[in-house]
Amino acid sequence: MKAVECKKIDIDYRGKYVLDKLDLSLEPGHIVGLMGPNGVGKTTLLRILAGLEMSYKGEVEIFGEAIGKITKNMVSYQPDHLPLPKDLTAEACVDLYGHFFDDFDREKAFYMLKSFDLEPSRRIREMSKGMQDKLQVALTLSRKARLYLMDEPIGGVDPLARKNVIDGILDGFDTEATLIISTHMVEAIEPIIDTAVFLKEGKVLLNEDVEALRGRYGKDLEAIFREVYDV
Ligand SMILES: Nc1ncnc2c1ncn2[C@@H]1O[C@H](COP(=O)(O)OP(=O)(O)OP(=O)(O)O)[C@@H](O)[C@H]1O
Repeated sequence: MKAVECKKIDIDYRGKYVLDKLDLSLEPGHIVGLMGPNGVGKTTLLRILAGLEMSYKGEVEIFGEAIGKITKNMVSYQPDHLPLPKDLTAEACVDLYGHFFDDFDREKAFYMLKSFDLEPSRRIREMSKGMQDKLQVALTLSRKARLYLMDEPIGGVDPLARKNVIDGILDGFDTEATLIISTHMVEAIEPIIDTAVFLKEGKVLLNEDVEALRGRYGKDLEAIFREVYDV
C-alpha cells in the first residue's frame, strides 16, 4: 500500500492554479524531500495531506484512506511556524500536545528537548527562531504517527545548528514511518532523504530515489536542483 497517493489534484487561488492535475505516489518507510522554489505549492500540498486544506479537486489517499478523520490521526503535521501562544514554556507545550494527542510520547519529547539543549522552562517568546524549530521538531516526532509532514523545519536554524536539527530528525524518526520534509535548502536535507520530489508549475517534475538521481546526473542533489530550476 502506498503511503501517499494523489491523483489529479487541482487547487487554485483566485483563478491561479497552484497545483494543476498533480499526481504523486510515495512508498512507505522513506524520508522524502519535497522541494522547489518559493511559491511552488509545497505548503499547499502538505496542508492538503494534513487535512487542513479541503478546497481541492482530485483524489488523495494516505495509506489507502481518503482524507478525513482516520487520516488526521495517522498524520503528524508541522507547519512552517510554531502555532502556540508565545508565553508557553517548552514543558507546557509538551503537556498541551500530551493532552491533545493520544499518540503523544512525553518521555520521547523530553529526551528530544534535552538532545537539542532546550530547557523545558524556557518560554517560546524567549526562544530564537532556531530554538522554536527544534521545539517543533521534538513535538512533531513525539507523536506516534504513520506519516510525518514537516514544512521548512530548518527555516530558522543557522548552518551550525542545522546539522543538530537534522541529526535530531534522523534520531527521532521511526524508520517504519514516512516523513515528508518540505524545503528549498536542498543541501541541508540531502544527507537524510531517500526520495526527492521536485515541484514545478503545479506538477511533480521528478519523484525519484536520490541515489539513482545522483547516478543519472553524475552530481549531487543541490547541483541537480540548480540545473532543473535554473538558479
Ligand atoms: N490561502 C491562500 N490564498 C491565496 N493564495 C494563496 C493561499 N495559500 C497559498 N497561496 C498562493 O499559492 C502559491 C503557493 O503557495 P505555497 O505556500 O503553497 O508555496 P510554497 O512552495 O510552500 O512556498 P514557500 O517556499 O515560500 O513556503 C503562492 O503563490 C501563494 O501566494
